[in-house]
Amino acid sequence: MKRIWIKDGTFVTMDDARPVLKGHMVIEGDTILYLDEALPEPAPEGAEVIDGNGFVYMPGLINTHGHAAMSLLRGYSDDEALQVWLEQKMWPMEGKYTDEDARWGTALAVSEMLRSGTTTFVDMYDRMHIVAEVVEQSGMRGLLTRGVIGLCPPDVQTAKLNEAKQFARDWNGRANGRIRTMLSPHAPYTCPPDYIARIVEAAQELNVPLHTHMSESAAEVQQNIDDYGCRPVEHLDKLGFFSGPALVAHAVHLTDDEIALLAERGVGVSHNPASNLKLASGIARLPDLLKAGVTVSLGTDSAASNNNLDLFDEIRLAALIHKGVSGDPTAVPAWEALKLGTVYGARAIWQEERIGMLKEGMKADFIAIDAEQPHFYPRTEIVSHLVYSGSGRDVKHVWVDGVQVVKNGACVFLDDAQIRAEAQRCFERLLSS
Ligand SMILES: CSC[C@H]1O[C@@H](n2cnc3c(O)ncnc32)[C@H](O)[C@@H]1O
Ligand SMILES: [Zn+2]
Repeated sequence: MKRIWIKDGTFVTMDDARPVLKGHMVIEGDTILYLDEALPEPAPEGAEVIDGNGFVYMPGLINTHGHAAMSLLRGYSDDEALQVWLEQKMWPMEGKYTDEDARWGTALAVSEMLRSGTTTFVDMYDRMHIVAEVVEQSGMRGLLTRGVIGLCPPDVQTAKLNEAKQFARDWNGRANGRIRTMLSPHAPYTCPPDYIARIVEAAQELNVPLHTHMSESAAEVQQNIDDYGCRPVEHLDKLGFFSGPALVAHAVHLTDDEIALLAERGVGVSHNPASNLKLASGIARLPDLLKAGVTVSLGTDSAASNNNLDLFDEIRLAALIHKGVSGDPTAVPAWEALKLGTVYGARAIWQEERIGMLKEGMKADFIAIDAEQPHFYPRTEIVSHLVYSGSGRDVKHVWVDGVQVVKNGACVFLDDAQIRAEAQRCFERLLSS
């Protein structure tokens, strides 16, 4: 089995027991075998030895909400409100997507995410077998789900659900377990209640989690009240959505009672600060969610509403905006913000036993940050530097499952230059068709 020995590095483990240590990490196969200040004794035989001097190693980041293929639409429609952006700009363009648009849009996103330090991502889209193929090839880890919009005749609803179930069955556990699957009604405002109930039942049958957009805008909450007589949290709860593992994206507009219910039901919330700001949806009640014991993680949403997929940006925003909103500088401290992008991300997607931390026995998903740059000096607090001063551009190398997937800033298993050229070609065709 292949061994890697990172010698003399600084490790931000994300483990409260020993958050930062200077020392050595040994990887065997896909697992962290050893992590300590002392030299490994005996020295790991036949290991690839990597000089860790000048690098900060930390767990790969976990992006818990996005739509990778929409990277083709980055910059296509800015400065619009959510419903206008979605209905008048995104959906007409997405209606013209072909398989190759899905492939190159996804590849563009995966390349960007890996190169900026994200090793696991949640993706909700259609043509998901293509997304899964790109994930498999890239070496990345993904929790993938065919999102369904139910504003269509019953036979089309059924066909979409069958496709989603087939995908969830076919790909769960593939790529050495790097790929897992879920089921996803797109949102309560795009799926009638009986359709959501069928999706919930299907998730129970297949034993997979559920994911959806929820309470992203005030208008959506009001529409839910007008249509169904209650707010989205109660609506989804009545439909059984929270009776098994569930992850909701956004959750910007919540009452105290809704926060308490999400905590009680163990629902994960993917906080997407950049997308929520850009679409003027609002600012989620992150400190209140955390205080209530809700598992909160971070998502970028798509590059069409962000406009990048650098999770370091979300980490910094999460640390900053809630200080501004609350007037409390301790609202989201740096360490908590970094946890949102790592350990809490792993917890939100039910994988905290294997990813999100550098710890012996856990999967070797980790990133190397080039800390020999002006913005990492002086060496005061490395966690502070990562959150308030770092970015995805500082990521030099990335490993997933013990395999190096980014080397010197370039993807190992994807052709970054080809991806950029194909993405440009696809976008131009979409624009002119
Ligand atoms: C049916 S697959 C995914 C679907 O989601 C749409 N989408 C992208 N970003 C958002 C968002 O912030 N809120 C709601 N829906 C969103 C995307 O256009 C796809 O059609
Ligand atoms: Zn989304």
